[in-house]
Amino acid sequence: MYLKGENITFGYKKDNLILKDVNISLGSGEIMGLVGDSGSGKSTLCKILAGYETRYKGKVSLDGKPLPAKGYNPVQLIFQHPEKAVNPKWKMKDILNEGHTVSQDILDSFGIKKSWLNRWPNELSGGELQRFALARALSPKTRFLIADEITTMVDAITQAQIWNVLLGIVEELNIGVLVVSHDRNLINRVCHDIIYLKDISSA
Ligand SMILES: Nc1ncnc2c1ncn2[C@@H]1O[C@H](COP(=O)(O)OP(=O)(O)OP(=O)(O)O)[C@@H](O)[C@H]1O
Repeated sequence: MYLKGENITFGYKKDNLILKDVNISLGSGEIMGLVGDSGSGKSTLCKILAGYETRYKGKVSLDGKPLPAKGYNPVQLIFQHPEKAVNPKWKMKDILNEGHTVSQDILDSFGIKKSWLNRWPNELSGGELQRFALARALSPKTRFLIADEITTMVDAITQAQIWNVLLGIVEELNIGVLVVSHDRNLINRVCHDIIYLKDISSA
């Protein structure tokens, strides 16, 4: 299965393009790094590929078909700030199991403690909350994961732990991953391939 972006062209304002004719193809089980200067449009491309931003020109497809308009999104996007992706009025157990019941194995792998399930999102650290976001996104229905600076808020040891767990699960489920990070060590360590996004705003 392939997630493709073809000739993606986009600007938040008409006369100021951020992305121009960007092509990207990500296969199942592939781990691809997306790097580029700050402001070059990496997060914007992530949002387009996951269907969050739809005002672009070009084509996004999953095995040749558009992303499903309703129901579960097989292209899951995880951001740098997990607190923005959760409902602050829901307890963690409800947030976690909203789409499907997350397996105990996945909870254990990410080191999610039972006592955390009864907490509110603001009672967890950024790193703890991010484990929930990942556990929730790794549903059996997920085909691609877009990881936009997902471990920027944690220390190096925690970063390594989270990535080890994540890579194990995506390999098992044959999920393709797009990894956005300014940390070149991380990119070099985990990615099979790297694509570079050129900043066109100064061109
Ligand atoms: N919602 C928005 N409205 C208007 N402009 C935006 C919006 N989001 C981002 N931008 C602008 O679009 C450009 C690309 O932003 P984007 O966040 O995609 O870059 P990035 O490569 O992910 O940057 P960084 O590495 O700093 O996170 C930037 O100039 C940014 O200011």
